[in-house]
Amino acid sequence: EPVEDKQALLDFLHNIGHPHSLSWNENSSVCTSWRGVTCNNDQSRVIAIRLPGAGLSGPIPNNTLSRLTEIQTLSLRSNGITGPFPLGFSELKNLTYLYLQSNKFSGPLPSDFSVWNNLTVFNLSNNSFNGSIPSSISHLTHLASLILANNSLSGEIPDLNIPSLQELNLANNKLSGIVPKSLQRFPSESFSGNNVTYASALPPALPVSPPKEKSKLSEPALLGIIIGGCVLGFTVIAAFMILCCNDSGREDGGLPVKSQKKEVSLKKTTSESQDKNKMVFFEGCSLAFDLEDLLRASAEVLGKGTFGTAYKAALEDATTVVVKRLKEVIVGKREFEQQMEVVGRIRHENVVALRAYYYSKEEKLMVYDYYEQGSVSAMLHGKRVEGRSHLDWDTRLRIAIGAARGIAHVHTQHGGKLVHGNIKASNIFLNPKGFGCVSDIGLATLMSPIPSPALRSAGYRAPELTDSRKATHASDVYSFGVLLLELLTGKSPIHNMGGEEVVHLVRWVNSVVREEWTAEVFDVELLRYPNIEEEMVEMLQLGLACVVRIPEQRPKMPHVLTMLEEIRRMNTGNRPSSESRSEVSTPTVIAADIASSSVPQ
Ligand SMILES: Nc1ncnc2c1ncn2[C@@H]1O[C@H](COP(=O)(O)OP(=O)(O)OP(=O)(O)O)[C@@H](O)[C@H]1O
Repeated sequence: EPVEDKQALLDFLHNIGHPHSLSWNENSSVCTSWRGVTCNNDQSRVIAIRLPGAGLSGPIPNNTLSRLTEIQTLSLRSNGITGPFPLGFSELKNLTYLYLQSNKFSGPLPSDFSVWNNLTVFNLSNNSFNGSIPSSISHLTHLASLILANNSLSGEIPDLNIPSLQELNLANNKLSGIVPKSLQRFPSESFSGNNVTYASALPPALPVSPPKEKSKLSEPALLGIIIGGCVLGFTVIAAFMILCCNDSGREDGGLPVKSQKKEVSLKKTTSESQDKNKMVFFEGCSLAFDLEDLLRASAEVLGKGTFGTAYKAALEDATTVVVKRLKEVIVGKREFEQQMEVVGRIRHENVVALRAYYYSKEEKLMVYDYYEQGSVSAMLHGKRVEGRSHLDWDTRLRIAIGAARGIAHVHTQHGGKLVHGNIKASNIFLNPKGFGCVSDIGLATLMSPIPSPALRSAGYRAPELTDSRKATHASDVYSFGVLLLELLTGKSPIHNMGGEEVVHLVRWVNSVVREEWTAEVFDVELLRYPNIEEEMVEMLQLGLACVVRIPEQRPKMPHVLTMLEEIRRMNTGNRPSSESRSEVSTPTVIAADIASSSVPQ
C-alpha cells in the first residue's frame, strides 16, 4: 500500500470541493478500491489519477497531488477547478499525460518545462489561462499533443521546434503575429479564432511537406512520435485492462468482472429500453440470439481498437462471435443504419461477414464471425506459439491476394462509393481456404475523426488523409501497400530497428531501395525458401507503387489484384527449379531494377 501517496490523495480530496459521491475510504486499499486511482504493478506507488467530470471545484490544494512523484497520468478534465496552474505539477518528472481541459483555471501557463521529460499529451483547453505561450515548451521533446484552445492566451506564437508534435490546437485565443515556420505544418484550424497570419505563400490549410529525407530515418520527430505513440498505446491498453479488471462499478458502461481470467460481461450497468432497439440480423445469418443473449454471454476482451473494444463472446448455443462495442459514433441512427445496410449486405469470401448490429443511444454493437487463428498482425508479429510455424511465402501471398480481392469488392459496393477506411494487418484474417479476408469496413466514416495521424493507425494512413472520415479508394490502396511491405519485411509499419531509432516502414523500404540495396529488406524467415526472390521483388515493386505520395499515381485496386495474381501464377506455375534459377538474379541485382523504376516518396 502506498501510504504516503494515499495521504497525499486524502489531503487533496479534503481540501478541494467535491460531491459526496466521491469519497475515498481511508480504511480501504487505495490501489484496488479508490475510484480513479491506479497503482503500479507492485502497488507501491500511485501512477494515475483519472477523475474526469467528478464534480471537483475550487483550486487544487498546494502540496497534495504534487507529492505523487511517480504519477504518469493525471486527468482532472471537465471539473470546476479554479485558480492558477498548480506549480507543483511542474515537478512531476514522470508525468506523461496531463488533461486539465474544461475547467476554470486562470493565470499564466507554467514556464518551467525542464522536468517533464516524458510529457506526451498536454491539454489545457477550455480554461481561462492568459499571458503568452512560453517558448520553453519546446523543451518538451516527447510532446505529441499540445492543446491550448479556448483560453485567453495572447502575444505571438513562439517558434516551437518540437519535431514529435503531431497535434496542435491554439484556436480561439488572443494570439497575434505570424505563425512561425516550425508550426506551419499544422492545418489552419489549429490557429483559427486568433489574429495571426502566415508569412509564407504556402496555403495555410495544406500541411507543409517535410523536407525530403536522406537515406536513413534518424529523425527525432519520428522517434518522439513513435515513442509517444507506443507509450500512449501501451498505457491505454494497460489502463483499459486495469479498468476491466478492477473497476466493477463504473457508470460509463464499464465491464463488471466475472472472474480473474479477464472474462467479462457485456451487460452494462445502465439499463435502457431494449424493446425499441432490436438486434438487426443480416441475411444468411444462422445465429439465433437476441441482445439479452449477447449481453449474458461470457465474453473475453480481444482488444481495444481505434473504434472501440472487441470481445469474443460465447453464446449459449456454443457459437462464438466477435462483438465490437463502438465508441464515439458521431452519426445519427439513420446514417448508421444506412451504412450498416451497405456493409451487412456484402457476402464475399474475402470479407468478414457482419452478422448483426445493434444501435441505441447508449450502445452501438456490431457482431462478426470469430476467426480463431487471430489476425494477420498477430500471425506476423505475435508471440510464436509452440508448434505453430511462421507464415510461409505461399500463405503471405494468399493473404495479400485474398485481402486485395476483398478490398476490390468493397470498392465496387454502394455504386462504387464504399471505402474500407481502416486497412491494416489486425483487421485481416484467414478464411477457411487460407486466403486473407478483410474486416472493419466502412466504420471510419461513422466515427469521430481520429487525430492525425492516429497513434494506432500510424504507418498505414495515407499522407494526404488529414481527416480519418475522408478515406478514399486511393488511401485504401496506400494502406494496402503498407500491408504488402509488412508481409514482405515482417516488420510493423512503425518499428524499432534495435537501437533507439524508430522506423517508418514505407520510408525505410524506399530508402533502402533508393540507396544501396541489401537483401535485408525481406523478412529473414522468407530467405529460407528457394526461388522466390523474383516474386518477392515483384511484390515489393507493387507495394512501393501503392504507397507513392501522390494519390492519383497509385494503381487502382483491381489492377493491384491482377498483379498479385500474376505473381502467384509465377509462384505456382512457372517457378523454375532451384538448379535453373541458380544463375538468375539475386535480390541485390533485382533491387537495382526496382531502384531505377520505383517512384520515390
Ligand atoms: N472477427 C474477429 N475474429 C478474431 N479476432 C478479431 C476479430 N475482430 C477483431 N479481432 C481482434 O480483436 C482485437 C481488437 O480488434 P479491433 O478491430 O477492435 O482493433 P484493431 O484491429 O487493433 O484496431 P481497429 O479498431 O482500428 O480495427 C484485434 O487484435 C483484432 O485482430
